[in-house]
Amino acid sequence: MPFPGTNKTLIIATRNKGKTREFAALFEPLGITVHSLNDYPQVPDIVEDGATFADNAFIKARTVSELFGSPALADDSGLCVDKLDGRPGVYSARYAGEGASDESNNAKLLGELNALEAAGELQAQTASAGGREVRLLSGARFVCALALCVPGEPPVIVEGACEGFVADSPVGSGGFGYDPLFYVPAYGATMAELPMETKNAISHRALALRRLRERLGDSAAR
Ligand SMILES: O=c1nc[nH]c2c1ncn2[C@H]1C[C@H](O)[C@@H](COP(=O)(O)OP(=O)(O)OP(=O)(O)O)O1
Ligand SMILES: [Mg+2]
Repeated sequence: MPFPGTNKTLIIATRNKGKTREFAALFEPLGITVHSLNDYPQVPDIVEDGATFADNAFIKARTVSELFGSPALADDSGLCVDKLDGRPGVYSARYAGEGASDESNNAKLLGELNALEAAGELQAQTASAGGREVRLLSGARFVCALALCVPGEPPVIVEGACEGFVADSPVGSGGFGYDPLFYVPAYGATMAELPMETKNAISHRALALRRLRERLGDSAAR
């Protein structure tokens, strides 16, 4: 089955501009133009009260698919930090409070990890990023659940993850969210230093999309 929306448009149930840019690039080779909820200001905010990334992705995709009577894709994603027992996880967007900025979420993350280090509960490793030394405070992974809802069909929900470390200070200006703090060992760089095409080859979001295309039986995904 070709991806629903092939040769036309697909609604992504997100207001996140960083995600929208990445999906635009990921879907472009498939001949699909993406529209985000920023193109539809009349759509109300969707309450993301699920317990898991998959639950929240499904809530967003189902709501928008029902509103439009059309296929809708949603992404629920976040950062799971080992030394914080997987937090902030599904609370990543509102870690520093409802409506928090990326900067305040990053500052809160560093505050928590610095406190653990001061208490002797973690040992940092050193690495180099952006031409300087950074200290890696904890292992972490980005996780992305994607839910695709097509009217009259069962939903398809998949997940992807990308492993890395949390650096002790932000490096790089690309990407969004926690990218400046997320060190990717294979590249010796933070996610925010990588060009979007590299991020889109290795990210949690890219891996989840590959799995979604496999589940749809899209041979181009393999
Ligand atoms: O590739 C990523 N690089 C850096 N940070 C990331 C990434 N992927 C997710 N994140 C962070 C951003 C936000 O703090 C949370 C997502 O929260 P999440 O609710 O899924 O998205 P959101 O509220 O920004 O937009 P929306 O719900 O409209 O899709 O995880
Ligand atoms: Mg959200």
